[in-house]
Amino acid sequence: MTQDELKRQVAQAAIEYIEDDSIIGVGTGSTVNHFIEALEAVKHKIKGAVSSSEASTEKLKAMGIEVMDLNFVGDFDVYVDGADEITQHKHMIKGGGAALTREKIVAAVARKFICIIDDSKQVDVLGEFPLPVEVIPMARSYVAREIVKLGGDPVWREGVITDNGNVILDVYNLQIIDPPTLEKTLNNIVGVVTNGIFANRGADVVLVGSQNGVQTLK
Ligand SMILES: O=C(CO)[C@H](O)[C@H](O)COP(=O)(O)O
Repeated sequence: MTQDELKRQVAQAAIEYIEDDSIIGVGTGSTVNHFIEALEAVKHKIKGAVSSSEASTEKLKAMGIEVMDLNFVGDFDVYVDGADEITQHKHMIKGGGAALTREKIVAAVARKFICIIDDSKQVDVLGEFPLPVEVIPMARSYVAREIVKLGGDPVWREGVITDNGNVILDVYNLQIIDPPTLEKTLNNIVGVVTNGIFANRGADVVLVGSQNGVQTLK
């Protein structure tokens, strides 16, 4: 199977977690795009979705799925999203698609975060994938200098503006030994909106697509 077929396979497996009359949190990215397509089979049974990006919102609406305002939804059960890297502790790097802030908000509200990945995303230690940090535009240079002091090499993702009107710094060469602490440290830099370490709220269930089928890590 190709990597894309593995993504499709794991996205299909996540459909099992959707309950009748529920509201579903929907992430962003190529794996989630397969999940959105797979929703076709159950869309008549759900109340609607909350979305983590304009891109996913557009796809959901095109399928006739109502996209709800998180402010009026309250708690909901399940959030399904991909990841760029994930450890055995279910700590992740996310934000390859620049949607990290909305993803972190929707994940915070959901009772269960189901992470859908192909097995290439599993790592022992986070950090080979450059860590995305969403930054208020006027603070870009200041935040970059602060990140250098922490040992990272930030690179501005030029041309990319997030759905929130901000910019992204991709940070190379960070030693992510203690993900929950580094997540907080980076978020404490003035001008940072959020960073792509998802450790203080990691995944609850990880579905891993591989050549041997879908494995479930709880
Ligand atoms: O965090 C994300 C977007 O901001 C995605 O979940 C992450 O980049 C994985 O994407 P893909 O499923 O395309 O590999």
